[in-house]
Amino acid sequence: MVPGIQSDSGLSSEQAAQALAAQGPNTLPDTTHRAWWSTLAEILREPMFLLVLAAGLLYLGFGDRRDGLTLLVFVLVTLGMTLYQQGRTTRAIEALHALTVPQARVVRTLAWMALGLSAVMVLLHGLLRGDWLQALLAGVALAMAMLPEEYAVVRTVFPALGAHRLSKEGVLTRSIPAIETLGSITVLCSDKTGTLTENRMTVAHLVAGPQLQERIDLPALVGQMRLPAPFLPLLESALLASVAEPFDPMEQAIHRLGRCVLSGPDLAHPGWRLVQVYALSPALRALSQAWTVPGQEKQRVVTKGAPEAVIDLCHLDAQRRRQVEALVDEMAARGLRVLAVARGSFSGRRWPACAHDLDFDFLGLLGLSDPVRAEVPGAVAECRAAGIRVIMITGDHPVTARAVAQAAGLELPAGCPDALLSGHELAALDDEALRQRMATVRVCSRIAPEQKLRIVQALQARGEIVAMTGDGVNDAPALRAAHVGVAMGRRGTDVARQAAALVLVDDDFAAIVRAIRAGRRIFDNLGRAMAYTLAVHVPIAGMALLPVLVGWPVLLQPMHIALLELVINPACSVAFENEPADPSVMRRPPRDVSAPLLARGMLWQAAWQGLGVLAVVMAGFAWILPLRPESEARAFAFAILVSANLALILSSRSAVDPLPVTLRIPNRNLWIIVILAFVLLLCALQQPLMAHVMRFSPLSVQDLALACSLGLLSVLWFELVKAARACLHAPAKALREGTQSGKAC
Ligand SMILES: Nc1ncnc2c1ncn2[C@@H]1O[C@H](COP(=O)(O)OP(=O)(O)OP(=O)(O)O)[C@@H](O)[C@H]1O
Ligand SMILES: [Cu+]
Repeated sequence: MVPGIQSDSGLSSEQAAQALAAQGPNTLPDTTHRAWWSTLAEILREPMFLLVLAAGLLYLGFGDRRDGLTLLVFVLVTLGMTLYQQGRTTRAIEALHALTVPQARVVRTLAWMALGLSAVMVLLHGLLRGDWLQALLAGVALAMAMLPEEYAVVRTVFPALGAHRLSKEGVLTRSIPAIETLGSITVLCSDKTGTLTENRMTVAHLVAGPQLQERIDLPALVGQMRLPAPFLPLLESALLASVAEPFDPMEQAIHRLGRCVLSGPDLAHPGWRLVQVYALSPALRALSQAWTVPGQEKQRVVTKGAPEAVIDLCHLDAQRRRQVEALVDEMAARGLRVLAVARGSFSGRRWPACAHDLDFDFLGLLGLSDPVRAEVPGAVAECRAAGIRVIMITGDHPVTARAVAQAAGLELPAGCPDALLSGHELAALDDEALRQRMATVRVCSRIAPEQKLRIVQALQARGEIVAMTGDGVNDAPALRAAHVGVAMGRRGTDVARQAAALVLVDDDFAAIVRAIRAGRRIFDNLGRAMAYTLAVHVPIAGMALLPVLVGWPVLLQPMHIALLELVINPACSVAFENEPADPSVMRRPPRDVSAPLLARGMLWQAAWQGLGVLAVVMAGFAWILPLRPESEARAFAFAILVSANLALILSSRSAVDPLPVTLRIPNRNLWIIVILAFVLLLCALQQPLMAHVMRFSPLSVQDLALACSLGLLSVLWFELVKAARACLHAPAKALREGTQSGKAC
């Protein structure tokens, strides 16, 4: 802490900037760097990897050498793919210097069940048929077919790559899981100055004179200009009540105006010496400074600050107070931030502890304008459509706050006092009363940073999912308490940045909204990937299990499943990851955080789709088995599965929109995967050498065409269901139009 700064009053931004300059940034060490061998060690423990390896060794030891070698090749390919995928994710995370990284745990929602079932299968198969090698291989195949390893992959990959993408859009992620939480945000609390506004202050209006009768609107400053005499003492005192090299944009604006209007000794005050400073505090929002003046016995004292604070310091009588308040309200209603200025003198020996005990004469008012950022009204409207309440939190005057909120497009129904809450009012409410009050609040004014924590807690007690912005040291507790704390990259102190999950490079409100959109998109894509994974594993598991139960020849062996995984894995982590945001993504209400990733409806839909494929594959196999040699029948069933899998990838892109709609959504990665997958699987079926290794016999063109059509049909019937549903009760339409947000006042 910088000497002389009391911790209870907190640090102003310039004090924090001084502290930062003096002590250096307080950044934490980079803990995310991971060596490649630790990645490798992790992969080597993956159940799926171990299973393929086990199958390969089984073949090598007891069965066909060639089968064993084939599987070991798969082991290497899988290893390479996983290393590539991990590298992509790790690079993304390292580039972010993120502190919290998602932890992928294999769902133990399921791994044990797969292993248990497989063990039963080995016993059954071995006891019924006596061939224990085949029994073991069938067991391994079933375990591979049922392992939800894609789950772990997508949970790590999607948020990490999403965060990486956001970093290019001006949002740095320090806690990657927060990206997901953002998608569920119901309330977004934003600072006014610098986040909703540009933080480019200019002095736009002055009020001065003994009766405060002199008023002037100032144009944008260009070069030297003249100011009528009554305003000069006001400006001079405002300058003397600012720091010499200001950090605060208000003080910078005062300095700029001073340089345009004053010159010589009026501006430079040669020989004057700063002897006392009374810092700004939430209890008294005014900055007072005292100077010794050459050749004068008395010291000059000056103050500038919130009008009510300066009124207080000047001990104005009731009539005069009302006059000032009316002027302030009038200026504030124009969205101006109003500062009052006063001056006095002091000749005592010891400085009083508090500026109250000095004598001040009221000089006048300064109105500062700070334009709302151009992107803000659009971003606020986007939040409204997305069912997110935006709350403005500011240290500024209630009337200014209200005017700026209106300019920013916040919903402030006329004659709705419940939408406004002042720091004074807040201090008088107990936690329960505040919780109730927060139901309707949209603008919080004259808030001390410490009060932000209570606001967050009251909203959370209402069950809201809260994002909160902040920049100062005193904002840190609120940033930490919020579900998603958002710190400012430019204005922010390091303390605030360390307490936050996200950092906005340009302090820009619209960037938060982009991040929310990204969070929702990630959730949608997780849902798509999970639906696809589930749907495709149903027929694979069924094909590994059913033939054994019914006494047919084995249909899928470990190597077939390893081959399929070569397609399924990148389909999830590359194709679905890259799926663009749904147009409705910011037109529907926030996702319920307690809801499962895959909604029950979608879960059943995926399961039905998978069962549909399984039914067609098994029917096809049963039909062709008596007509063709076993290896051709297996190839026929596999070809059905391959084309069904491709159709599933396309169909899983949307739970509601039918294929003609989704085919128009661009996603280059997806098409690359689909085409590569098709070529790979076609080679495995028809290229004689590969087919031989995979225990297939190449199919006749007619058979191949029939199998592919069956595969496509096994999924595409579902597209008719989607289309019919969209026509009948139009849930998709309702979803796309979103719900009306915002509770009435
Ligand atoms: N440097 C200063 N000199 C004098 N008064 C100040 C100064 N900074 C702030 N104030 C007064 O204190 C009030 C609250 O300031 P505070 O810093 O709490 O708000 P802020 O954080 O700048 O605004 P916002 O909350 O909108 O970001 C201001 O409206 C102003 O009246
Ligand atoms: Cu899988």
